[in-house]
Amino acid sequence: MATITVLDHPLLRHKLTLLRDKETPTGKFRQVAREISLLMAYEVTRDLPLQEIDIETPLEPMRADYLLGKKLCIVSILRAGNGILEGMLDLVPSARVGHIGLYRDPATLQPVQYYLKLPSDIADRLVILVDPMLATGHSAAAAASRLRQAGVTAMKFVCLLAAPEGIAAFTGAHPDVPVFTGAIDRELDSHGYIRPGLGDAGDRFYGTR
Ligand SMILES: O=P(O)(O)OC[C@H]1O[C@H](OP(=O)(O)OP(=O)(O)O)[C@H](O)[C@@H]1O
Ligand SMILES: O=c1cc[nH]c(=O)[nH]1
Ligand SMILES: [Mg+2]
Repeated sequence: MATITVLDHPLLRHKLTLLRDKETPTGKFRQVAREISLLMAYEVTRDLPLQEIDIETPLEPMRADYLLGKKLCIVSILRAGNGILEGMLDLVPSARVGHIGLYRDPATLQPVQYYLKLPSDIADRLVILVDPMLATGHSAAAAASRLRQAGVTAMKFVCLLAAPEGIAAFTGAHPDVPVFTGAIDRELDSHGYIRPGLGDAGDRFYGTR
């Protein structure tokens, strides 16, 4: 059963508005996306298991919480996923990182893979797959399938914006992967762009248009 979580914290909603605004320049866009990603990392790691360990404070011994659960791996769908990755690493700097290079063929809207580099022990890790946009859902679904082939069993998907069509396609293909998004927008247009959306995420991150 698929779970979709819309992260509707006021700070996040405010910052998403800045990303959507076409007047927001590249540098500001990158900075705000990094801040949002940190907030999203906070939410998506909320259920990480804790164990108690023995430590000594300067004043006395104590049993204290410590993350001893499954280790993390953040996987970025290139290019635009890297804009999310950076903020997440601010919060969990010891996480391993994988990259899947995908671009969406503008004619068919199907993803084309051009790069793959994953940690060798990724099957033993909890994977947080990141891409700002879940539009048709084909890119994220292909990336999740590739991770499954690599042996990943525990995975979450994080995006900034999702279209209803993308949620349906992704959760249809991967019903066991929880989706975390900043917002669910109205629809896809005839070119597969999310409306109202924020435009082409890669171009906005890197100023390539
Ligand atoms: O859900 P989908 O319809 O597959 O679309 C979403 C994909 O489109 C964008 O990537 P793009 O192909 O523009 O590549 P880029 O990140 O290199 O710009 C975005 O970052 C997603 O990966
Ligand atoms: O709206 C969209 C759809 C796909 N990819 C983007 O970058 N933006
Ligand atoms: Mg793009």
